[in-house]
Amino acid sequence: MKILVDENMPLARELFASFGEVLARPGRSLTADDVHDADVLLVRSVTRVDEALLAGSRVRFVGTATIGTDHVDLDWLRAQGIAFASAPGCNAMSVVDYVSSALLELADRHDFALAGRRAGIVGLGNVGSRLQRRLQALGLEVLACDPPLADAGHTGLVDMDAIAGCDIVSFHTPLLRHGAHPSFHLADAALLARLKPGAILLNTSRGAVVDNAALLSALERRDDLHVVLDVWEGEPLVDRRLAARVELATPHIAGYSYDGKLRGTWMLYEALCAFLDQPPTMTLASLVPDSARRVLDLAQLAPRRALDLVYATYRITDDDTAFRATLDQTDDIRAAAFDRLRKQYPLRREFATVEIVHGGLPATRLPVGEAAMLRALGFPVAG
Ligand SMILES: NC(=O)C1=CN([C@@H]2O[C@H](COP(=O)(O)OP(=O)(O)OC[C@H]3O[C@@H](n4cnc5c(N)ncnc54)[C@H](O)[C@@H]3O)[C@@H](O)[C@H]2O)C=CC1
Ligand SMILES: O=C(O)C(=O)[C@H](O)COP(=O)(O)O
Repeated sequence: MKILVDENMPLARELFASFGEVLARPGRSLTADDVHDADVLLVRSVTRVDEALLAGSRVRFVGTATIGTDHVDLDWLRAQGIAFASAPGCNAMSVVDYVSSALLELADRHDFALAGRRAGIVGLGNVGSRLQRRLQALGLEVLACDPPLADAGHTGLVDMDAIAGCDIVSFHTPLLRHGAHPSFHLADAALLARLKPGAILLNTSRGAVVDNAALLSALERRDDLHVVLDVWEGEPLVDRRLAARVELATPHIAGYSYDGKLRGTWMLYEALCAFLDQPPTMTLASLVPDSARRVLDLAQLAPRRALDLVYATYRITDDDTAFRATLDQTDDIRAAAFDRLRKQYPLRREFATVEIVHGGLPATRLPVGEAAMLRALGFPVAG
């Protein structure tokens, strides 16, 4: 059996070699020629999977090691009887860590407290619901808008009018161009105009959920919005005028924790095992190498603020700085740099997987304030 995998899928060889020959290729430039004699195709979000790629190929199973599936023509796969698996929730906590880091950075920069602010989450699925719990633990009031969930009878949700009046608005919907509740350009000129002065807008979903041209024109007219963008219309080529006006700009890496990427590959391994009717012979925990271990020693760090804890684990400004350094290059070089930053992404562990010690010893009796701060941020502290 021939298994073609995106080269950015960690531990794919280790996981899939028992099924057959594993070939790794750059996902963005995969062609029908690369794919035609593969039996299994495992991609990430940068490969458009459709009739043009797969017609006439041997592929019987397609997996994407991502949460989003907007790059896959699911109807066509279904019509062809090609099995499909994605990785729902695989990197949700990574996105929550990213948003936490962004908000704490902005609160520090502009000297305001997050506690007591009102956050509006658009899309209360795997990411949104976990983010809701994180923000509530940090003392924010959280409203959520999710019309498909409301249609299904979920109560306590609000509409986009209420979201527009929040201090923080964060998008966590799939990119849907059709259907009862499309999300394409959900943040359009009208919604952007209603954001209050000082509002923080974050998009970590898909670029086209926010109308990028309307956002640029809003930012050219007003300087009282703080914008954090991880996803962009036209990736990998980003509108640099927009990037210049955005406060934190990153190259689609919100979900790039090591844990999230590995979990994505693992979920496809489980799905392929089920498809081939074979029991899994490995465990996820056994795959994490010792070199990926991250320890946070509170005696050395002496954290005074939540930001100290977060930055000891994930510093969003590093991603912002590295991305901005590429923006004055020519279009070709910038687009290549976007993918290079993602391919060579430094190892980042999710807060929940960091080992907390005190003076090198297991941190048992932590000061109450420190323990509460860690817990609110999702670090593994009992209690
Ligand atoms: N920047 C990054 O690295 C990452 C981006 N993502 C993106 O985030 C999206 C959300 O991820 P999950 O929470 O795991 O997906 P999910 O499918 O678990 O949840 C999405 C939620 O959005 C809701 N929704 C759908 N249409 C909506 C609309 N028009 N308005 C409001 N809510 C709507 C759905 O009902 C659902 O509850 C993914 O589809 C993906 O595109 C996900 C992971 C990493
Ligand atoms: O899971 C998703 O959905 C994402 O957005 C991924 O983090 C995107 O990563 P790549 O698939 O583009 O490597």
